[in-house]
Amino acid sequence: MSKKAFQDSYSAEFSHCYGCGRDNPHGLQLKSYWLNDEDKTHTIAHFTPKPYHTGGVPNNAYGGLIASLLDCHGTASAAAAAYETQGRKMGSTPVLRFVTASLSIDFLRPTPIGEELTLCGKVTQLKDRKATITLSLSAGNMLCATGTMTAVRLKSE
Ligand SMILES: CCCCCCCCCCCCCC(=O)SCCNC(=O)CCNC(=O)[C@H](O)C(C)(C)COP(=O)(O)OP(=O)(O)OC[C@H]1O[C@@H](n2cnc3c(N)ncnc32)[C@H](O)[C@@H]1OP(=O)(O)O
Repeated sequence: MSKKAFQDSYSAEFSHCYGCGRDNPHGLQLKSYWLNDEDKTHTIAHFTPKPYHTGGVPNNAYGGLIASLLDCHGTASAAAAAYETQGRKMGSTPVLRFVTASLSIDFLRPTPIGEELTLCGKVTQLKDRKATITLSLSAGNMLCATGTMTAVRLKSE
């Protein structure tokens, strides 16, 4: 995908996140995007788990990996929605950066390793510093996990 990912507009100080930091060579380097440039309400990301992401059962991904992916996709979606609401280019200052305050996940079925996973997000509420995001993770047409996140925008100081 040649579009710029949300995480690629994070400033250098925020570019080392284990889940999505572009400058963390040991991390997952997740990249999140708008699903559709005409309708900026839904977000999407892809990730293919490697064999070492196993939770112990061969060919099934570790739950912590799933949580990490949803975590980073959710906070990135919140930041993108906040910039969009303000009509500003993502990454412009003052920065609008969100952290996870709470994340609830339902693991619906085992998540396969070696297949491309699709993460979807939707910011259902954005009020003051608080965002609510619904999340899902699928392998093909198989829904493997859903989540709900509360993300809070860091204070400017
Ligand atoms: C580690 C930081 C790195 C930063 C890099 C960012 C880029 C990285 C990108 C990748 C990142 C990857 C992701 C990661 O891994 S981020 C890392 C994991 N997350 C954290 O480390 C966050 C730790 N927690 C905090 O810093 C504070 O508690 C925060 C900032 C979250 C709130 O403390 P603060 O004092 O600032 O806020 P407030 O008390 O004025 O509340 C404000 C509003 O929020 C509501 N609320 C608060 N908590 C909860 C809750 N648990 N459930 C539901 N709602 C909650 C509260 O009711 C209020 O709403 P309202 O009453 O106004 O309606």
